Amino acid sequence: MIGERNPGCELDLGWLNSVNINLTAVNQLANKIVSSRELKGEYRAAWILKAITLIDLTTLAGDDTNSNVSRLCFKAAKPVSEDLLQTLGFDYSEKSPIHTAAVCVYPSRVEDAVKALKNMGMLGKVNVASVATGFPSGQTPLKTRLEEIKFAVEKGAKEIDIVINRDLVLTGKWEKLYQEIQVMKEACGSEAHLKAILATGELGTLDNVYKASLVAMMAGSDFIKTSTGKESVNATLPVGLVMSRAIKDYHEKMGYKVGLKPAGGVRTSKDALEWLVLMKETLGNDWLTPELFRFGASGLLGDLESSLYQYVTGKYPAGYEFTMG
Ligand SMILES: O=C[C@H](O)COP(=O)(O)O
Repeated sequence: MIGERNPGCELDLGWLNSVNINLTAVNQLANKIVSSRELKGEYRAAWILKAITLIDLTTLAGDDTNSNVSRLCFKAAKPVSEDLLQTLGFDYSEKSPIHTAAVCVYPSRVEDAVKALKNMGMLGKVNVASVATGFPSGQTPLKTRLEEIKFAVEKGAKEIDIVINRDLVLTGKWEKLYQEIQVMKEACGSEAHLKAILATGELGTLDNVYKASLVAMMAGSDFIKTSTGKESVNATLPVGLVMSRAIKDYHEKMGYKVGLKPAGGVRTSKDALEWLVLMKETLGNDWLTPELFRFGASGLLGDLESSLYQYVTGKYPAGYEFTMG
């Protein structure tokens, strides 16, 4: 773990009110940053392997069952086919770094994921993350949202992805938002890390994205996360740039490093590499580790594996080859 966990700080409304973000400038800068590096050959393959180790491999579907969650865990433990991995100079020995950072499931499926990873001897190497607090809308009473967190922690989740109450952002009720996230952090207990999903596609402006990022960090979030994957607009690079800037400002002022998790719609190797370039250029190499960066993704791994296959064989894989099933 890099440094101390973020304990949060007092709500600083003066800091929030000093914010004024220029949308055009953010869009231009995000484009400029991601086009500043072209990753090719061996270097690209290494970044793709890195991207795999940063995934919270996710299933958040109404028809999730023990069996698809167990398959997800197996894929998290061994994300690349063994022969492909060996050609790249790695294997699945005990100390192998090649596995995803976590699996991410609904609270009711935490027990299944814990059991499956335990059976493979991978629990702890691959964490179990659970969404909570009325995911994806957050529109349930606070009492129920807190109970959900406690339930997921009791079942063995070590990471809790809460959703914020968007109403509190859209109506400028920053104190209430701060208080809600603080009590959610308390409900996580001392071990489970809290990731605050801002649902940026529903926050209206980039000023609100920056302010909500700051409030979430002031309330003690370990990570801030873009989206649930269920909004009509999910993880975008301009939003990622604004959130990275908030993380940088918070680190400079308070001395604590908070992680970033883009989630929702991150599907291709190109998407993943653009995010990694953005992180390297804005926050630096410390944020290219699972302690401070995650991809929340249900459909990214197949494309990363397919890119590795192309790198090794020079051929495109058949469509059915790298699917989750
Ligand atoms: O938290 C993760 C997201 O729900 C995943 O979204 P996705 O299905 O678009 O990859």
